[in-house]
Amino acid sequence: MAELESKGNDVKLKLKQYNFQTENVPRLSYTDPKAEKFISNGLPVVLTDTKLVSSALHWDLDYLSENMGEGDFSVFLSDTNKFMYFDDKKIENVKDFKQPTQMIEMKFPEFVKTLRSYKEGDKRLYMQQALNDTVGRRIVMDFLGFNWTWITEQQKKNKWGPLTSNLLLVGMDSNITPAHYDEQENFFAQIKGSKRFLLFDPSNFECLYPYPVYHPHDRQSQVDFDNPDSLRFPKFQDAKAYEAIVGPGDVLYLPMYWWHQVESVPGHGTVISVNFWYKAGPTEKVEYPLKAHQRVAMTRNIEKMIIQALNDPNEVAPFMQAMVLGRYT
Ligand SMILES: CC[C@@H](CC(=O)C(=O)O)C(=O)O
Ligand SMILES: [Zn+2]
Repeated sequence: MAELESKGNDVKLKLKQYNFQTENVPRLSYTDPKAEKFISNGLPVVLTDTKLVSSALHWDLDYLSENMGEGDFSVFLSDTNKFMYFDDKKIENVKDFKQPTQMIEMKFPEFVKTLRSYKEGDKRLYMQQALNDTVGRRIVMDFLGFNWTWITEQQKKNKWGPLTSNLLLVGMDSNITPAHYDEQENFFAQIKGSKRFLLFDPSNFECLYPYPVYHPHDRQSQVDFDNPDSLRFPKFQDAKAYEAIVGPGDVLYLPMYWWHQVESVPGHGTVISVNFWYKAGPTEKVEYPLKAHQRVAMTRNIEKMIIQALNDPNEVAPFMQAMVLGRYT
């Protein structure tokens, strides 16, 4: 991380510039009481010294090749540097849906060989695979060496639900995961290379125009950050961004429902991360006014109800327009 900071502004030059203002996400020691406050208030913070994944900081392509075992790993291929998530179970809802990426299963050594033989014009690669019990013994040892004491304490203190998965991410520098939100709490641990996060609090829902819930790109923003359509998405210019650059050893607390675009910082070669996704805890007492993320959850439930009741995704828009236009506008 220091390397990035000591370069001052020229890091910004390497990073894409967008037409919205950004404010930095605080970087704090996990021992700082303010850090715990950010987490308990559901606000993003970069923790610099948790040692959460110190036992994995030696991971590189050769080590993983030798130790990830015989399992198949999900590798996404893209004609561009963007890797937008899609839910293949929802493809049938959208006529002529164009898949932005293809997913193939690869053994780890094959993935490394393909990565190393990449040349301009080839499809770019991004491995995104939940760690499972097919990995080799040394990876298991590294995994057991994560700072489970600290993270489990955070899970309990914040009354989160269970850990659902640890996604291993191994990608090429300059890969971008476009803006989306997830419905889980996330401690995102950076292992090799650096990633820039553009974060937006859940109240930016109306500035980021997520796809309909029935769409394969549910939870993803419709706005192309590189070429925003101001006619279709006029409020995008009002989006309020926070920025965090995480390097090896840094852990970003990424609160549930917070929008994030993730850019692997160019010039650092392969970028390796592991995230820790936790289910949300039970909502104790509903307090008014509702929080932004509760409104998003409510919007999703209403959309799901309408989709189910109409039983035809094509009827949803006219139904909702008839309900609102001229009556609530
Ligand atoms: C899923 C890929 C993404 C991370 C992310 O979106 C998350 O952990 O929620 C990234 O690092 O490119
Ligand atoms: Zn995400």
